[in-house]
Amino acid sequence: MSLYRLHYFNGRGRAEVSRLIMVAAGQKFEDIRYDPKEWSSKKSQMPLGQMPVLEFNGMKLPQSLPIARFLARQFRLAGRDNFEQAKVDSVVDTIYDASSKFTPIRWEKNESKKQEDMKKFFAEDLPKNLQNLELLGKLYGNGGPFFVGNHLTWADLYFYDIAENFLQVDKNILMNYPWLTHNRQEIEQQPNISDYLKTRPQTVF
Ligand SMILES: N[C@@H](CCC(=O)N[C@@H](CS)C(=O)NCC(=O)O)C(=O)O
Repeated sequence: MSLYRLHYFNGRGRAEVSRLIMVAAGQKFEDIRYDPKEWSSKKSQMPLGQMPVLEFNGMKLPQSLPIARFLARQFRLAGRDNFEQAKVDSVVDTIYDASSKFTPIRWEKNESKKQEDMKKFFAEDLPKNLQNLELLGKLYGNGGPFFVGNHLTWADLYFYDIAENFLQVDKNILMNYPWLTHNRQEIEQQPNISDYLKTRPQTVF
């Protein structure tokens, strides 16, 4: 049995950042993907009845961002000192601000409300958030393409993944953000990541 077992649905969703961290680190892991049909019988096996869950050394850890942060620390992708880690966390939380606003809109069942909220999100909330991220990248990136300290951290991987959700709706969304565009291009070329992106399962979320 693998030391790292990641339980989630068959989607990128809240698990993909952890997959990307392990891929970037070259760490083998068990990528366990549940069919929604079997979920009701598995739910009680997860500590909080939700996924993702990371099983590490036989112990189960819930909550997507603590899982990702733990993995990033394991593989030295969390920032090289205490202050770098804080910078990484501030980038991550800024990405999360946008992601947490977007998720309920994405899954809204009332189609006209969805359209209206989506329009507002893309016209007002997201541009502000992307400006903030562009600013943080320039502030902490030491003139390089990574968010913090001129080297890859999980903040880059998190942005790569979350931005994909926005790009699926509007492929030009990063057009006015050259730093963020360059950052994503750099991630696509990372060893291990570039192969993974070509071969990972294509999923609806
Ligand atoms: N705060 C949690 C939220 C987890 C969550 O909402 N998981 C959803 C999938 S994205 C889930 O397990 N849904 C099935 C259920 O609640 O029964 C995290 O970030 O991991």
